[in-house]
Amino acid sequence: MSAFLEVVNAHVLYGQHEVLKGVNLAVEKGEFVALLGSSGCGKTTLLRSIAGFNPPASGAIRVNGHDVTGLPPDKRGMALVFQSYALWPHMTVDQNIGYGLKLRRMPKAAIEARVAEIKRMLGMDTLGARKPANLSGGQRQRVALGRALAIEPDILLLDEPLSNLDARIRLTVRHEISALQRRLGITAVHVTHDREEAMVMADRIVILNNGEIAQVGTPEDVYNRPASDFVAAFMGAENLVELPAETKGDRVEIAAGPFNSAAVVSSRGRLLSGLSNARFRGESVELSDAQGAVSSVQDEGALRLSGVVEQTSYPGGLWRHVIAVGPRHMIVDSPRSFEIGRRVSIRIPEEALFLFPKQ
Ligand SMILES: Nc1ncnc2c1ncn2[C@@H]1O[C@H](COP(=O)(O)OP(=O)(O)OP(=O)(O)O)[C@@H](O)[C@H]1O
Repeated sequence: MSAFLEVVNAHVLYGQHEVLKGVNLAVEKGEFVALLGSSGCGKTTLLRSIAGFNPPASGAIRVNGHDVTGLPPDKRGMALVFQSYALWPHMTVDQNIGYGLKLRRMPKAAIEARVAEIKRMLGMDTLGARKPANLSGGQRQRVALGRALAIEPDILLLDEPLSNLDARIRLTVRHEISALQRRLGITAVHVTHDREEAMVMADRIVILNNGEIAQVGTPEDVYNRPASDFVAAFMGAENLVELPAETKGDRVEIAAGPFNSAAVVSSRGRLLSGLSNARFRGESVELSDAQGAVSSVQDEGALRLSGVVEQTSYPGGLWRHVIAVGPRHMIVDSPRSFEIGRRVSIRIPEEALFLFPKQ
């Protein structure tokens, strides 16, 4: 069975500049997919190509097996919700939500019934007569969502719809959108540069890098099994050391160095030979007082680094430390604080250690 929404080898150009370089993506019916990537990587361009605003120079967009590449946006059964709510300022909430239905010439009574249902769903029953200027940001975004849902789209496209909301409201609206999308069984594609937002909302995450897909997977996959050094760094494993590493069968051997212990860790299919990038998240390691030279320790299934505490802070929950490991700096969290100047050992268990060949 083919997927409900398919992007097939899409190349998109702005003038001479190729922004999408052959993107392939398959989304199942009812699935929530997040497009995640740093600024300028092509997320919005991909969403707009799916919507029909940026037709690909080559490649195709298919919905339910039908090629929609040549169809105008309003003939694709899709609705788009933007970052800026783009509500009609002179219309009431009711009129904004019903706008797409009026364009489709739905009878007045049917529009009223649908608008009432959508308002109930969004918890906005009492706000129908208000104009957008008299609503909060979260309420405006709900109206924009209501207007999109009113036309009962097969596919809901969301372009950073939460980024203008303040942090607390964003969390609430995030869960409301997910719950609604699941309840209605709508297929959704959501552009965001917020990692946590993608993780909590999406069934699968598509990580884009410079117009190409770097990895597609469940939140747990991309977080715990990043396919490349780029994905590991993007998913928060920003602490980086370079080490010589050799794959031997199903193990990787790391030789002792001036700032690291010798280690043998599971290879997990990685083929390494020579200088490699070793990455880890500061919250998934253990910090302790250094005992003796790091090169003398060997710990089964873990790598140890030795360093000196340069800064401490308390962002809440755990203590955060900046630790100099040779010429590099690591950021490491710990339930207790280690004073500045103290020599410490960072223990990185193999499941928290991401090794990739140095490019
Ligand atoms: N209309 C346009 N004309 C020319 N270049 C464009 C146009 N729109 C976008 N670009 C360029 O295409 C690239 C991808 O842009 P796009 O908006 O898809 O990125 P994005 O990943 O959504 O970024 P952001 O998170 O900053 O919105 C960028 O380099 C951008 O400068």
